[in-house]
Amino acid sequence: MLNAVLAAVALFALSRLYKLWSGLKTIGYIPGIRCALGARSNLGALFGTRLNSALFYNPGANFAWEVKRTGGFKGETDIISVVPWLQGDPVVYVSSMEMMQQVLGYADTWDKEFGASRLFGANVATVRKEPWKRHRRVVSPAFSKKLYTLVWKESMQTFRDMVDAEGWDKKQSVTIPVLGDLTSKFTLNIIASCAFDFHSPWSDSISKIGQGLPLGKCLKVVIEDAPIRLLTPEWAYFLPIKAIKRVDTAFNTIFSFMRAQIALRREKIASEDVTSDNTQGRNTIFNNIVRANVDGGKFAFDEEEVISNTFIMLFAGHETTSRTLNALLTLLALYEEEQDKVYQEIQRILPNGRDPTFEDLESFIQIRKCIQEAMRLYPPATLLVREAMHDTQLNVTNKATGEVSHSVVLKKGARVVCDVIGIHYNPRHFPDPERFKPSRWDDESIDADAFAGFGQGPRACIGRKFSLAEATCFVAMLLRDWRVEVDRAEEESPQEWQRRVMTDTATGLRHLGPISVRFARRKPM
Ligand code: HEM
Repeated sequence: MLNAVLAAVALFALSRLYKLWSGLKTIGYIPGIRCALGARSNLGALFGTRLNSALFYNPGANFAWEVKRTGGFKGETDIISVVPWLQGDPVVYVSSMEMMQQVLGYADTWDKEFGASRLFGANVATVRKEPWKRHRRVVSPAFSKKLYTLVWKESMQTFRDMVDAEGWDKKQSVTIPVLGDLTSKFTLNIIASCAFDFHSPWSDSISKIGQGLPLGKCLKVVIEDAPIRLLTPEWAYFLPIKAIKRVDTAFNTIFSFMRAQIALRREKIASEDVTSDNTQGRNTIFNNIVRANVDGGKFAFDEEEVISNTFIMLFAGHETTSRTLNALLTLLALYEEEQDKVYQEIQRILPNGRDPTFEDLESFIQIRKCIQEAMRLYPPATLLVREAMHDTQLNVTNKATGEVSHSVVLKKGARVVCDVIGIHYNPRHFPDPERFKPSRWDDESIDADAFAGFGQGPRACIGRKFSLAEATCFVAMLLRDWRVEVDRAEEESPQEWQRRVMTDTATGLRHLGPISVRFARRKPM
């Protein structure tokens, strides 16, 4: 018996040693962290740094944010590896523009690696190669000037509706207990109306749909609690465990909402009733997705692809913009002189307080710089992951000079994470990186191409202009009439407040936790 136990222990130890050795070989023996659970493994993400002890370091999914510069651990290069011996894949983190461009630029060598595709299925953001071209071909015609004009119009209407429904027009000052709740309700309303032709008033918003858990909350749960879903076996859903029940409810609510909308859209397509005033005619995002299933042909979507693409547009189209607005408005509240510059621009572009129009979008240069700087400091998408399609050479850059210091050979299947936080806080690209400094974008000597907020290369964000139009309109409308403020004791500097409050988790999508702000009317009523 004892011998059997010893043999089992020895076998286990050998198998773990083998896992570690083959992991190191896959990532070309790049130095870094050796740990039990990979940073991106489900268990590693679930336990996070709570597992850490003197003997044991579990990097957890948030570690790229916690250390700010993964490349800055030790050594002279902007690269480290995380190789687990118990669970998870070996992963390489790069935090220089030069290495990111090698990885994101070449779809033949590096293709998308998207753990979440196991949860959400095949969609334009998750598939590779030829299927990706098919998905992109279906959805991209909707991303046109017509759509962005509609985004602006809907943003204006929703903003006015929000002011009315919240009774702000009768108030001198408004306290927003959780800014993220307000912005995600706003951005969900916009994606629903512009992409899906689903209009809902502010007082009875789409975010409230659903029994038990409202849709807005469900969309957060499915992302933040994804590891729970991935780790839970079918039978466990019958157990009275709150976290599991919540994830299950969230998935069921979203999927039944989407199925109902898809069925309705099919009926509309069958009767060709898709040209109401509020749509862009046949060419809406949702219409294109469902039509690809109804019409069939070379670019056909199967049932699952329809659902999966509907989900990705609903999710990617709102949570990211909401997180950008949260960071931006909070930073403007903290750095009052930057908010003043934005207000001066608004006064200049909107004389006599007129409403902004879509034609004004390109003129709001100060707002654009502030959005970009907020996204640099708090990028909503923090990890851009790619997988080597064959054995591949990566040129490693020197941390101080950016020159190639040496090359490593990564094996087919190796995963590289472009660590957006590491790149955005790399002082070689952005001097004084911790500082909120929108004017840095005027400086031609900075590496503007190191900005990866919307990704780069062939898989860059398709919704960039959508979200810029929406965020610019929101900020122009809000700051024209209101001043944003946060409670900060005098003895605490804006930087200290920022470090204390504007920090939370970054498990792939960054979020800032609950931040309370106040809107103070600029001119007395
Ligand atoms: C501030 C807002 C947004 C941010 C920060 C953002 C960020 C990103 C990033 C970083 C990527 C590239 C991911 C990668 O390379 O692995 C991406 C891709 C994508 N985004 Fe966005 N996004 C935003 C808004 C939107 C909106 C409004 C939509 C849709 C209406 C959208 C839809 C997509 C889609 C479909 C992809 C996949 C593109 C492809 O693989 O071909 N995004 N986004």
